[in-house]
Amino acid sequence: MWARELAVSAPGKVILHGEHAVVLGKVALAVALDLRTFLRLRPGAEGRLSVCLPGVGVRRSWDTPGLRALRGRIAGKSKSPSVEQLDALREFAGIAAGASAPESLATLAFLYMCLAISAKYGDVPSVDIVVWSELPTGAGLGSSAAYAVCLAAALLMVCGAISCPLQEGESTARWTEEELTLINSWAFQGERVIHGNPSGVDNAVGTWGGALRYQAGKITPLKRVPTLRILLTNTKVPRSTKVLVAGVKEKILKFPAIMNPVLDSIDAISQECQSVLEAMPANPSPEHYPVLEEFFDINQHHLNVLGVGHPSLDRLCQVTASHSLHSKLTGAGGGGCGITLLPPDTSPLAVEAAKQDLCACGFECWETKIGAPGVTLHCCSSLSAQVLHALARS
Ligand SMILES: Nc1ncnc2c1ncn2[C@@H]1O[C@H](COP(=O)(O)OP(=O)(O)O)[C@@H](O)[C@H]1O
Ligand SMILES: C[C@@](O)(CCOP(=O)(O)O)CC(=O)O
Ligand SMILES: [Mg+2]
Repeated sequence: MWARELAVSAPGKVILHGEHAVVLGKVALAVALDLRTFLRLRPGAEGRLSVCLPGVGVRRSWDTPGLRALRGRIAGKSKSPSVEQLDALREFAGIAAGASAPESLATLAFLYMCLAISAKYGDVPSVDIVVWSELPTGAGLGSSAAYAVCLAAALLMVCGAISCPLQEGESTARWTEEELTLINSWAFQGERVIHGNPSGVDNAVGTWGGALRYQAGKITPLKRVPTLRILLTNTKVPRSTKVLVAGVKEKILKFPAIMNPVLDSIDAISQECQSVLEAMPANPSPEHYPVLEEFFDINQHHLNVLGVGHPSLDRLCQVTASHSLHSKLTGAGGGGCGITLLPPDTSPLAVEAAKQDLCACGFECWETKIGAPGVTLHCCSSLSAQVLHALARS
């Protein structure tokens, strides 16, 4: 029986280059963001599992004998969610077939991870789980992966598959490399429920943090990443990663000879960008930037060719270009967020003017720090008042 009250957090991410192409085995460069998802874990009433997800309006509770029986019915050998298993979970949770609303996908991912992890490592736990996030949902910043990483870490810990590394008196702790590898592999299964066909880059960043190169499951931390100033803009146009990834697949199947060279070119941009970043000094001077800016421009055109652009993102690029700044979409596109590079010689006035023009379009924008730590275990009392308040209200 789980007896401690703890919290787990995981960061969102920004993909610098390689979104979509990475699903097809190309290279992506991604960095962890200083916006996180927090999961609070508490002992629950005996025989009940409860989950509260304020970001998507979910509050559900099940009795554990019922979940145990369901788990027995859908037991499978493979770690990946099958169509039959997901259909059975939908029926159990009263989710219509084909429902892709945020609350449906979040509930389905929760149930799948809970039953699959407990089937392999322990019993269905009697716990209370609340997940709250600083990240906008469905905006390209990897909220789905941060959610899946937090769930994987908490459920694996409750079931005894990984340790609880937080000693009495400590405020934060991290897991070993081996444990992080297990967390990442289960978070990937959660992403599968939400995305359909994820590449795994988002959950890798959520798990390890920092800055990394990702290709076909291979995760390589970047050797040296200079301090990059990045402006993040949320167009607030909603979109679903699952739908956009499926659209790209369709286009490639329809026009392989036209689309494959685009994917190869995106791959080359990621690789060139990695070389440039690793050769830059820690505090780069303005002359290092023109090439990074050109990579942004070229990749933004490529992403439009793949069909994941949006008029709101065109607008974002035009507005920043009018201030001599270069932008591209980040994540799945189709709306959501864009990133703008801020070279060190950009005047504060120019940044302020660009922000004002972006806000006048109805967008939200903020400067961000990149390279945040990966999944972390916290003593609840060490969380900020804002996070504690958000978790307590739920
Ligand atoms: N804080 C959260 N609580 C519950 N579910 C979440 C949360 N954040 C994200 N999700 C799930 O992830 C989905 C969004 O994932 P996705 O379309 O991949 O966008 P992104 O990962 O870019 O934010 C939501 O529909 C929801 O199911
Ligand atoms: C489009 C893609 O490359 C990134 C999706 O990121 P997000 O869910 O939009 O944050 C898909 C993937 O890598 O699984
Ligand atoms: Mg996602």
